Amino acid sequence: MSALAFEEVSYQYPSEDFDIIDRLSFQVEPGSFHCIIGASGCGKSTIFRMTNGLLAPKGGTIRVDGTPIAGRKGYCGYMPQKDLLFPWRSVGENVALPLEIQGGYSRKERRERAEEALADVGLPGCGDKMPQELSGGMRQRAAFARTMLTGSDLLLLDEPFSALDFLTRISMQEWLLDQWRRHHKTILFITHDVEEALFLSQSVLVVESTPIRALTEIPVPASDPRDRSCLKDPAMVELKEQLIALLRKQVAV
Ligand SMILES: Nc1ncnc2c1ncn2[C@@H]1O[C@H](COP(=O)(O)OP(=O)(O)OP(=O)(O)O)[C@@H](O)[C@H]1O
Repeated sequence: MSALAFEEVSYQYPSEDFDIIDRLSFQVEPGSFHCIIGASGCGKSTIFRMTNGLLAPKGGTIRVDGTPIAGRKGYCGYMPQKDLLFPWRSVGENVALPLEIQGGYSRKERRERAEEALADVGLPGCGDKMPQELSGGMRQRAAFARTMLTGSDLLLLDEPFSALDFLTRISMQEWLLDQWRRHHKTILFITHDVEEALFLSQSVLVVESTPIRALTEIPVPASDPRDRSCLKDPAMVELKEQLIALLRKQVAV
């Protein structure tokens, strides 16, 4: 059974006169890691907003673990580009937010679960700090810990590292692959960075045109576990150029 399935899904923004997503179908296998790439404004985040239930499709069905998402809650974790940690709450209170929303956890339990999640992402003992006291990479780890506490097996990560400096970004990529291997989650990750997509993905899902009628799945010829040296393999270098050419073509249209 697929972790996520779009079946003939369409979406039209009320202010627009066309469907930005037009009868789109695709499937994602449980435990897989895919990056979605495509030109700016092509509709990648719209796919996430429908998957997480923020936008209701005009037509078609979205299934998570085989069941339509309509009316469901807590079936996916979503991490936007900006970490959106509330500045007036401690890091621990931010991380524990999904438990607060779900209900049924005492303050002590929430605190303990948040501390465990923070330790798991390499931020032990940071629960009492305020978000402003953390670096950009630490904030993204805290935001990831909060996403993990949703308890969902499907994680939607929308350009989570785009605001980070290059070195922090590549260490966060390695860190994320490690998290994925340890937790066996299904991850969809939007990025504009073709190298990031190749390093992280088992296959890259390319948006070739808008309206989005299909995602072109391109397998990545690198084994797991992998390190950054895989990016120097001739097959990867060639694929990188192919992907850049595909994206350029879209911008030129
Ligand atoms: N609320 C809205 N109302 C009308 N149009 C919208 C709305 N939100 C987004 N759009 C438009 O829909 C298109 C797709 O937006 P979306 O955010 O999904 O693109 P994207 O591929 O994620 O872009 P980027 O890579 O720049 O983040 C864009 O042209 C955008 O201007």
